[in-house]
Amino acid sequence: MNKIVLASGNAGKLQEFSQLFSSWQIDVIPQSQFAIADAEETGLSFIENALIKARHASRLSGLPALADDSGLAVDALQGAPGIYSARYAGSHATDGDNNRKLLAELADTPDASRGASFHCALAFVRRHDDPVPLVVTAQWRGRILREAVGEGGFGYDPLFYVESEGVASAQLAREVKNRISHRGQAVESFRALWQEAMGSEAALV
Ligand SMILES: O=c1nc[nH]c2c1ncn2[C@H]1C[C@H](O)[C@@H](COP(=O)(O)OP(=O)(O)OP(=O)(O)O)O1
Ligand SMILES: [Mg+2]
Repeated sequence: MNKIVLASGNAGKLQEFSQLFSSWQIDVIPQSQFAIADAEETGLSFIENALIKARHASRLSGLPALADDSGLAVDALQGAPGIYSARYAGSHATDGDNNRKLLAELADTPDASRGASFHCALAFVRRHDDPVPLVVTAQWRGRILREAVGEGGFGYDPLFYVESEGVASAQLAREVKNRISHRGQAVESFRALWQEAMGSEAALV
């Protein structure tokens, strides 16, 4: 079976990926199993950061690697926190710290102006210097609530209202979130690229 490293230290993401890849014929191994520490996310876009993380994990493991860089872009904050979502309330911020900061920043923003999008970029490299990585992006539209609700998910899920389901993302069943989320959609796009690439592997490596 194909073995790939999942270049993430986020337990919430890892749990979602384990479900999203459960039907794939690949063995997806979290980078912690190779004692790989987080890469420094110095890029200016989700795509750049996903590539940095994937190349870092591939270099240190000697295996192909997949990385996810994601975050929340809020309309009323001109796209903030965006690529800085994990560091919004500081470099050691918890999800709770970040959520509290977001609520404070939006305290005076009316409901009609609280639109936001989750973004996800996935980058896959066959080796650390792969010149033709597989890259996909996806977005998920929602609205920022006035208080946290729900126990599921991670990150900003308790503040992200999903119109189509009528609940916060943190209240969605795992399989529902995975079907409609930025990450779930990105994995679906990745599946198509992967199948195409694996069919002509010789031309790509
Ligand atoms: O489905 C999601 N539901 C809620 N929040 C989410 C989601 N997806 C991303 N997020 C938030 C969490 C974190 O504040 C930031 C990701 O930051 P990001 O650098 O990609 O991940 P991370 O530092 O937590 O782990 P790692 O870089 O090791 O993958 O966006
Ligand atoms: Mg990160």
